[in-house]
Amino acid sequence: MTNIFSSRDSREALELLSEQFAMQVRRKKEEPFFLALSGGETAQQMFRLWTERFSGRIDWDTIRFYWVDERCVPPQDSESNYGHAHELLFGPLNILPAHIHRIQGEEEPAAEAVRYAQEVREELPHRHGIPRFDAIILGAGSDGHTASIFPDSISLMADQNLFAVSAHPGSGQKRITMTGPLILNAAMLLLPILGKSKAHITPLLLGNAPERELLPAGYVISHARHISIYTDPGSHPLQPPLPDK
Ligand SMILES: O=C1O[C@H](COP(=O)(O)O)[C@@H](O)[C@H](O)[C@H]1O
Repeated sequence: MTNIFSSRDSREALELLSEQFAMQVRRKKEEPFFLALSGGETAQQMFRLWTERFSGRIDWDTIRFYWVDERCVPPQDSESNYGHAHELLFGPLNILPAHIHRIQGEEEPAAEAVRYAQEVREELPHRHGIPRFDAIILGAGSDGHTASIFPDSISLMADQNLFAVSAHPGSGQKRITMTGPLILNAAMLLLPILGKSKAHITPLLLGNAPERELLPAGYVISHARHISIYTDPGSHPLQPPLPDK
């Protein structure tokens, strides 16, 4: 099932996503709660919102933090997905270092993809023989990528290794990314698609044309058992205007 939530702006969209995520954390009876985070601008906006508005509304101690993808750079690099989360979320919320399971972007990429896959395999419960995250918060790039699976590496959607190495098609920067089977096995998939830079891709991602399967974010939407998608007027301008509050 695909749920599409259209909000008045990106903040409202991320608030709704965060409320639904918080409810899922509360609902889980047995601890811990396994969460995988994305990087990029949307994730950074969400981290700011979480520290401003959700510090007391989520039991952060129950959450174990993992990543959907990482750029192959050291953690202090301004491109590091972990680095952004550390600065904007873990520091302000005093998250215990033992609860943070980062991808080590400074290590040799192929070896690190294997090591991280092993860590995830050992730490998480399994369903259908694959580790199962309680929630994965994805992102979508303006080229239709999700995690660090780009249109030219769409075969990673069917890769049986839990994590693999990819490269950004423009810069060639190496990435370590979660692959399709692990993404699609999550109990909850949340996908914010926000901002004008996504306006051209959103109709394709949300439509039923077979070409959407060629875009990694479209592939996930097509194959997910259940996914919640959050848009704003920038990314989804075809929506009728919402009434005033
Ligand atoms: O490179 C990345 O981009 C996507 C989308 O990021 P955004 O800046 O458009 O929000 C993100 O989901 C991914 O984790 C990140 O590494």
